[in-house]
Amino acid sequence: KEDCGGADPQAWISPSWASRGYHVLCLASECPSGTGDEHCSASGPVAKVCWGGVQDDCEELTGLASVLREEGLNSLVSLQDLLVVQRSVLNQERYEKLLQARLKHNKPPLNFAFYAVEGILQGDGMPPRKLESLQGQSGMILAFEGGTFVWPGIQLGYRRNVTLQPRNEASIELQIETRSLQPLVVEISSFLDENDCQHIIDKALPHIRKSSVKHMDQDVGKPDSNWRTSSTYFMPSDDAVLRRIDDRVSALTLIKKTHQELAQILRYEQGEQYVAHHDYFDPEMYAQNRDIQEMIKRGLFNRLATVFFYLTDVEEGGETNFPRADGLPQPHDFGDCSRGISVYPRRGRIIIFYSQHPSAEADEYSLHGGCQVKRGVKWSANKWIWNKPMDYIQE
Ligand SMILES: O=C(O)CCC(=O)C(=O)O
Ligand SMILES: [Fe+2]
Repeated sequence: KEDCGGADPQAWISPSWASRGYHVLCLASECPSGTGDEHCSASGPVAKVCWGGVQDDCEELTGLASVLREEGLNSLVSLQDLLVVQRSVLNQERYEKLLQARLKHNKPPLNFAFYAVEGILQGDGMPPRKLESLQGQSGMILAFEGGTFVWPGIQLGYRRNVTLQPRNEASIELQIETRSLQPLVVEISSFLDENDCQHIIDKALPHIRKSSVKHMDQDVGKPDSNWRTSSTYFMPSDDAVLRRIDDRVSALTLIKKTHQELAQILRYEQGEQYVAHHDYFDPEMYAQNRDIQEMIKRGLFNRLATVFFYLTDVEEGGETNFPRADGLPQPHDFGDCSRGISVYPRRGRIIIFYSQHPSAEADEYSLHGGCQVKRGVKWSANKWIWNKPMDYIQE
């Protein structure tokens, strides 16, 4: 396979897994010279697109000339329109509502997010860079229908080395390993150090109280312990360590800090658990809940990813289980941890799992739970990330 402007196709194009709403473009810097290729000069340089980011669905993308005539964000709007004409979007209703909202507020009608892959050889390197314009751009470009970056899973066990550059911190190198494609779950074996983990625990300890759950309409009035027996503290990011972790999470997910909720610190003592659930809010399940409807704007916005921190090792149990991983059916017993995949707690480890596809459609396979702690105590934390700014954390 040829490379694309120095980018390694194997790091961005899957051999077999098509993602919903993620596409990979390869844009030549200019028309092939010498041959007087008429087709090329009329339509601009040659580009290829791999729909769904999968190897066996690639084709030439024509009509780029008009795109390249536009400037700034408009060039990205034209590219978006070109893609949408060729393959319609998956999340049509949201897409159109957002376009209308943007036009109404005099904002450019850009829903897709585009990222340039730069200098990634053998899959290593800096994370992709968000594009503000297509001008002078060539090489590999990633397109996300839902407007938010997602680390492509590629295939089970795929390992990607990246160098992050968090704000106010030296760069850090880490490895992102794909644990599941459906839902997309990636693991970073060492993200927080001993001191970070202990700092969070010490700070949360005086405040921690029995966890609550946000009840679906059908469950209003039932005790929280039906689902969840852990203890919780939503911790403000009010010191340098916590702000550094927020910045690091933002550098890792390529999603702004303003889109994060406060870290929710969790303690499970022996015998405690949180049965399988989704982290996103299904608008239909919370139809009567005005606060949630206000947050999700009737389905336009939602929690799109969870960064989950393991702050301690656990002697036995306490794993996070995804019972539907790799397309398994809906379980009957939401406390059953024997199916799908499990990630075991280890101090400093984190996982990112995506509750939405890159199209911003909810992924029902993201069902997961915190399995019963059989021996020891599990400290962990959720960092929920939205596809819109929230009011919790400032830039
Ligand atoms: O404890 C775990 O492993 C998962 C917890 C969880 O899913 C949650 O708090 O939303
Ligand atoms: Fe959860």
